[in-house]
Amino acid sequence: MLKLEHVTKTFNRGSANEVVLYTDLNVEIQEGEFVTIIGSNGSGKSTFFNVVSGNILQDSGKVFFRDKDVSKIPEHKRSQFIGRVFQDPQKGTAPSLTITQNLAMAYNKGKHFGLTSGVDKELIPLFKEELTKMELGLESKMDVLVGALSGGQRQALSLLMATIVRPDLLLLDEHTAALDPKTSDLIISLTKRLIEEKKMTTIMITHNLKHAITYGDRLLMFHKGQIIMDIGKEEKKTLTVEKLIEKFNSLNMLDALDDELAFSAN
Ligand SMILES: Nc1ncnc2c1ncn2[C@@H]1O[C@H](COP(=O)(O)OP(=O)(O)OP(=O)(O)O)[C@@H](O)[C@H]1O
Repeated sequence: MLKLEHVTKTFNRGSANEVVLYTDLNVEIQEGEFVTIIGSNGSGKSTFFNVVSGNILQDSGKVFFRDKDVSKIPEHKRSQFIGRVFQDPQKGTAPSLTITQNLAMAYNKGKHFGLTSGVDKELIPLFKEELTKMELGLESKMDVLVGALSGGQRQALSLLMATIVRPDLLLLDEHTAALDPKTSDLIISLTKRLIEEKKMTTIMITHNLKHAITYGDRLLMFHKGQIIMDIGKEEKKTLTVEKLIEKFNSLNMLDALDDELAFSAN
């Protein structure tokens, strides 16, 4: 459903800050897959999402979505079929609007009245039902300003906003990294439930090796702008943190695991 073909990207070309990131990135994600991505800092994970979502344009190469070349389609148009949740809980939600208003905005995404805070009353039961399913008690806070919520509650809301209209592709960019371990586990199980319920093709970047191994049915590892490991469904079923580290070791790639990733395995 998603294919990147011969993608190249260099930042700040010709300057002292030049970063040659991708020289030939190729990847294909199948309909219905739940792919987890790990990789050291600066290995090109978020840029991958930026290229897929149209937030930045590749220098050359192509992006296909369901066999359609979307390489030149702008981000706001791609957001009609791609949902994205960021690491920062502040990023996905509007703090000065209520939960209901935030959900209405997400529900109306792309429609010309999408940026107003007026709420169609008929939508309220749907929002209430979706919030209740999250089991965080947010259904009793629908008129509370989002700025008053905790980071975990905001991230749960971001997740719901990204999926309230089922996206064809869901991109999760370290969406649990800014949360404490308990809240992070809660958001990740919520994520799993939503993905299964809505049967969404999903790609999740994580610095948490355990999450990367436990969730999803395929694991990609980025290193220096390349995908150096692609572990499929069958192998992933029996994968453990120890086996993964052993694999790195045998490939002489332990340096691809930065401190933060290695730490998350403990
Ligand atoms: N807009 C940009 N302008 C200049 N350089 C950029 C830009 N976006 C990314 N880069 C550079 O490209 C490299 C890859 O960045 P990217 O954010 O994709 O890495 P990452 O794997 O997501 O890292 P992290 O785990 O730290 O988030 C880094 O060296 C980064 O500084």
